[in-house]
Amino acid sequence: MIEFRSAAVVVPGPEGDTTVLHPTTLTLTERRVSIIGANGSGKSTLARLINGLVEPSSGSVGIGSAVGPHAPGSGNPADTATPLLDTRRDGAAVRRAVGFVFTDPAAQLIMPTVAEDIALSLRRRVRGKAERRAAALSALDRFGLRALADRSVHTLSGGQKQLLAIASVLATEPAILVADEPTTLLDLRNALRIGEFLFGLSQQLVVVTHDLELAARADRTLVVADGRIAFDGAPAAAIAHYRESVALEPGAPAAAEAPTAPGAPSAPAAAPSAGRDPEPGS
Ligand SMILES: Nc1ncnc2c1ncn2[C@@H]1O[C@H](COP(=O)(O)OP(=O)(O)OP(=O)(O)O)[C@@H](O)[C@H]1O
Repeated sequence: MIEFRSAAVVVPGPEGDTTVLHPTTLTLTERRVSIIGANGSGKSTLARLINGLVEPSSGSVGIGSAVGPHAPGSGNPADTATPLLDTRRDGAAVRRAVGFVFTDPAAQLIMPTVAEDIALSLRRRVRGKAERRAAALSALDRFGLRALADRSVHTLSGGQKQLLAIASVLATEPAILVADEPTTLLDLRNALRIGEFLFGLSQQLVVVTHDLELAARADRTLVVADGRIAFDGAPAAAIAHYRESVALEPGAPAAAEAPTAPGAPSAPAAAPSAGRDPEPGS
């Protein structure tokens, strides 16, 4: 469960403050939520608020760290009493509860080999080196990546890198996974494969995407425009709203979605290893 309570993001600049996200109030309990909207509309900012990569300038963001039938928002009255984590106050716990997948997997693959990268994610849960390697290999098995265990991460294909990045994040067993344009840099086959994988997860998934077919698979879709939630509802209706808003723009040739160019500037720079800082000597 994710709760935005009048959360706003204002950034100071040389010419005064810019409101990147206007006060937003939302409760997200659906298992799969997609976020769509134009470049620069505020999607990444909204997504980054969920794991504390961006902190609200005012208001707050709360996270339920439990999953499944016992999660807050599950409808079970006994569970709604569980206090939510606050992204500002409970930063470390929020980063454990919310995994974040970036567009470019290279931004989060840190260690030289595939197995070492997964082992890095496991460092807090599995203390012994040998046990950690065994746990890493078993995690790789689950993702069909076992054969690549000792390969250099630099030799992996884009699809393999994204799968590994997701596997590394999921190895920590977060309650929520936020993925910011996870398929933008991938070819069709890999995009479909990663989409299939993400939407098959038991975790709550929040995915920011320009791929409207992927967005359509969610249970709920948010359309962001000019730093506000312009539409919130069923995916088909949300996509129709977004297409219409593009078609209504002066000079718009058609209501088609243009993919983001790989390497185009996107969200504000975040620590690439957010939440996965290697510990010296680990
Ligand atoms: N720290 C910041 N300082 C200044 N401007 C910022 C900052 N963070 C975001 N912005 C601006 O806020 C707007 C929204 O950015 P955001 O990355 O959330 O958009 P987005 O919808 O994810 O875009 P895209 O689809 O291109 O990735 C952009 O104009 C961006 O330049």
